[in-house]
Amino acid sequence: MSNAWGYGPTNGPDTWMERFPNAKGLRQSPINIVTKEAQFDPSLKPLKIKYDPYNSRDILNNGQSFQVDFVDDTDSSTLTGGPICGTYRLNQFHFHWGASDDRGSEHNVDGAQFPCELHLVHWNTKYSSFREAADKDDGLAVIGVFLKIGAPNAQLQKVLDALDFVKTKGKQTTFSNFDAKTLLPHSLDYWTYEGSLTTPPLLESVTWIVLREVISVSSVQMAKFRSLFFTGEGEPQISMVDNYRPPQLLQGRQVRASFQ
Ligand SMILES: NS(=O)(=O)c1ccc2oc(=S)[nH]c2c1
Ligand SMILES: [Zn+2]
Repeated sequence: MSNAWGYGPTNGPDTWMERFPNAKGLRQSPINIVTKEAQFDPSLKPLKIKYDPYNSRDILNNGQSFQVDFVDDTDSSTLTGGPICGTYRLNQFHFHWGASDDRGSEHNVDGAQFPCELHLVHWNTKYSSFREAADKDDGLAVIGVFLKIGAPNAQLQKVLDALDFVKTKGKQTTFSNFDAKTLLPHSLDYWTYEGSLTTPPLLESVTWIVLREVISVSSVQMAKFRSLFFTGEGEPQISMVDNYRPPQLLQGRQVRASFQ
């Protein structure tokens, strides 16, 4: 049985460098965003996000998180503007969360963690696919959205209701006609920096776009995330919690802000 990477005591983030040398790279993610050191860049454009619900396809428990996959063979769900050049297509979104409401996000803001973080993953259409883009310096753009404990989130609930069908690793089910835009906050103000995938292979190919405004999630909804399992059907159950990588060294990188 291979000791596949994970988030447990023997295969968690501190062990990843053994098999994935990128872990020691100079543009690793996530990071702690020190807001006073994020410089306003007036040349940054507004984000232009166009998502077509028709592109949502299925929801999958991949053994580290769950993701909603999108059909990305046309430019109908795209990210343009912001810090990126060209057109990036939405490939999937997924989340990272904690075992309790005091932790779970990957990025921190002024040292503070949130209970959950949403990642909307896009790939640069100058390449032919996500797979080809994934190891290019300008290959990917990920929008990060923090979830903060508050009122129940009705749009998020549509995703959470599907989790009953993907409890264990490898389970997937159809998830159609979902508008990912309904998960975004009103303001698209953002911080941006050059980073990496936050899971192995930790490829340094991501332009990170972390939104300043949070979306709400209730404690009851957070418990629903924690009802999933890292393990497959018929295996001893390990709850899918604390599937986040802690902040990495900034290594001299500049974090820019789209707002003053
Ligand atoms: N957590 S994340 O940096 O958004 C992210 C996004 C896409 C990924 O594809 C592989 S493989 N690992 C990934 C991690
Ligand atoms: Zn992620």
